[in-house]
Amino acid sequence: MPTILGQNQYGKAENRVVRITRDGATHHIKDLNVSVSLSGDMDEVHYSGSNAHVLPTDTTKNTVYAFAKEHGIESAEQFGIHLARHFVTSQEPIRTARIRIEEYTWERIGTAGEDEHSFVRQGQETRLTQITYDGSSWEVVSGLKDLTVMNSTNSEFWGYVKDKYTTLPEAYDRILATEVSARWRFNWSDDEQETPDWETSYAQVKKHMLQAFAETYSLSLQQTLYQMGSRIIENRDEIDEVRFSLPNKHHFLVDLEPFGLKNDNEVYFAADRPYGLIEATVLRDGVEPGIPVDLTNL
Ligand SMILES: O=c1[nH]c(=O)c2[nH]c(=O)[nH]c2[nH]1
Repeated sequence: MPTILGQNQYGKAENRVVRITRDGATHHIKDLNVSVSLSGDMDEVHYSGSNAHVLPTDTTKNTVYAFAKEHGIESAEQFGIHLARHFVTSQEPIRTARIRIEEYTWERIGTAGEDEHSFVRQGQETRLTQITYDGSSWEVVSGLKDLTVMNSTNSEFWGYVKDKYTTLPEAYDRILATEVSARWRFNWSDDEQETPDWETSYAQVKKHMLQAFAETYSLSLQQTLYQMGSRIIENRDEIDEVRFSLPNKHHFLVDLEPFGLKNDNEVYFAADRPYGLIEATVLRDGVEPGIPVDLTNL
């Protein structure tokens, strides 16, 4: 045969599941988008079309909904762990399961006494997690995307390399804005270790990340990124690695001289493209990196 099969995986992508938990009149919502990807002894279905090892993707979809009922959704991470363990331990040909979950957050509207079942979708960020299990070890990488932040001062950018193409004026008081995409890898990797409290961990990581963004007097977005990552690693023992992809959302001062007006760092043009794209990993010292360089691959 002149060809052989390379890496392959399959499953049902983007299963949208909403789970309501009723605590008397007070309701709780988990709203997830769950993608299942399975791999293992799947040569034959590709070579001959024999489906003898193939658990249908339709079944993987049904399992997501059945598990939402049977086990509930305590956290996206816990739910993903349940699913991954199930696929790998119940089907001999399936050796590895990768569960990716996006989570959408609903906040209580908060009208006193009347609001136990009324929610508004939180517009800030989308929570993410990816669980990978090969029957013996776990990898949990969680994160977020679309978290837009801005500092209206305490940002400078100067002292950079200048060649014959450089026109950028040095900035001693500029706007620093970005849309954070981040992934962090937990050091929980086997069933002997106690699992982190996933919900507390997320809230704390987000808090440290935002505080570091706000508190860093920035000489570059690169420096701010490093501060955001190291703040997380220093404060959260359960996390060994953080990777960021930070678009520099440029704000350019508008020239108001033609109108006889002085622009005293007040009026900006918010450009949407092109944008600087600053990406880096921050690691606990001595730890090997595991998060892919290109976050669109995760
Ligand atoms: O924070 C910044 N980092 C850069 O590398 C860069 N390059 C640039 O043109 N502006 C900025 N800002």
